[in-house]
Amino acid sequence: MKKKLFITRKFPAHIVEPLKEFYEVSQWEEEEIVIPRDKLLASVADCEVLWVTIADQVDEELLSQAPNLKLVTNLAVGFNNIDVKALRKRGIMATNTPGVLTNTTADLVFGLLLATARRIPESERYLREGKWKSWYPMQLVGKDVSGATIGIIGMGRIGQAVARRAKGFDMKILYNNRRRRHEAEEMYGFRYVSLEDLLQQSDFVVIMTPYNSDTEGLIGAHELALMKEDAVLINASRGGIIDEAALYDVLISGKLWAAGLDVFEQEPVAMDHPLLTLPNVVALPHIGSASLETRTAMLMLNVKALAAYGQGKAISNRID
Ligand SMILES: NC(=O)C1=CN([C@@H]2O[C@H](COP(=O)(O)OP(=O)(O)OC[C@H]3O[C@@H](n4cnc5c(N)ncnc54)[C@H](OP(=O)(O)O)[C@@H]3O)[C@@H](O)[C@H]2O)C=CC1
Ligand SMILES: O=CC(=O)O
Repeated sequence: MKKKLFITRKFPAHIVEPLKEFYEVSQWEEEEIVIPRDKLLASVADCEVLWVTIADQVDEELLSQAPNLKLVTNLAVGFNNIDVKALRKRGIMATNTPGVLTNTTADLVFGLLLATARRIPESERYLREGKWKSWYPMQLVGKDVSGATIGIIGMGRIGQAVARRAKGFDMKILYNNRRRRHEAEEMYGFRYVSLEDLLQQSDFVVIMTPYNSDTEGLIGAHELALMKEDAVLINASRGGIIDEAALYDVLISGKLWAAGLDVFEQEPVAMDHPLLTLPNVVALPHIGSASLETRTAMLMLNVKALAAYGQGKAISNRID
């Protein structure tokens, strides 16, 4: 008898089809709409393998409804949507998608940094709204990226890929990380500093840590107050790492120059969220890894794990 696999979103048919060799596959038939929680809980009742996106919370409640569950595959590198301790307690394995999205996400982070610094979305709106009447010296002036100091919090795969891009812009690179990256320091000249020093010295602060109990609210009112008034904050990790109310306060009062956000505490972000009222916020709908090549590679990495499990082989990319 084939193992039962449930997929929480409609994924491309050509990706899912080969898995039918090993699995009896069922899936939520919507591409854009998240499966309602009650339907998800009902769907996991008899499945052995569950393929989820970051929109799905795999927690105690879900696990208690899924007595046969053995493997959870996450279509993301970040796995804050999964209660790893609860899985471990039940001997359930989990996998994610590290590495294959590193460059694509770093490209987006750097693009967001440039867009925020040079006010690109605001300038585009200005033109389309018919406000462009002439050229004048202080029109839509932004901040220079070249030669500025960037501080990266979370110097992992993506953080380092962002730093390599920053080197191409002759930026001075500071970083803070849970452990020091001596090799990268020697190879690229990155400088390790305390979080306080990083916040005080950087023109651009980029957050690239995972989201967990250590990083929740890592950047609050106290940390924002340490930043330069003309600095830019970029977050493409997870929304809950920044205190959004405190961020709004410093942006509206001119104590921080601008922010570029690919992620929000609640996603999708509410259209009446205060941060969206500010012209000095560039907001994106969590598109860090969204290139055709990379999304396909992420899906295929999950497929690899699913196929391995289906054949009783060892699974790579296990989340510990
Ligand atoms: N916007 C988007 O679409 C995307 C967002 N992401 C987000 O980016 C995150 C990072 O991905 P990736 O680079 O692959 O992950 P990595 O695990 O390679 O890097 C994370 C880094 O953060 C460091 N870190 C952890 N906790 C802290 C802390 N409290 N203070 C400082 N540094 C810390 C880790 O240090 P150490 O090595 O010592 O543990 C590690 O170097 C993901 O978890 C996800 O949330 C990822 C992809 C796309
Ligand atoms: O946010 C995306 C991820 O891969 O993590």
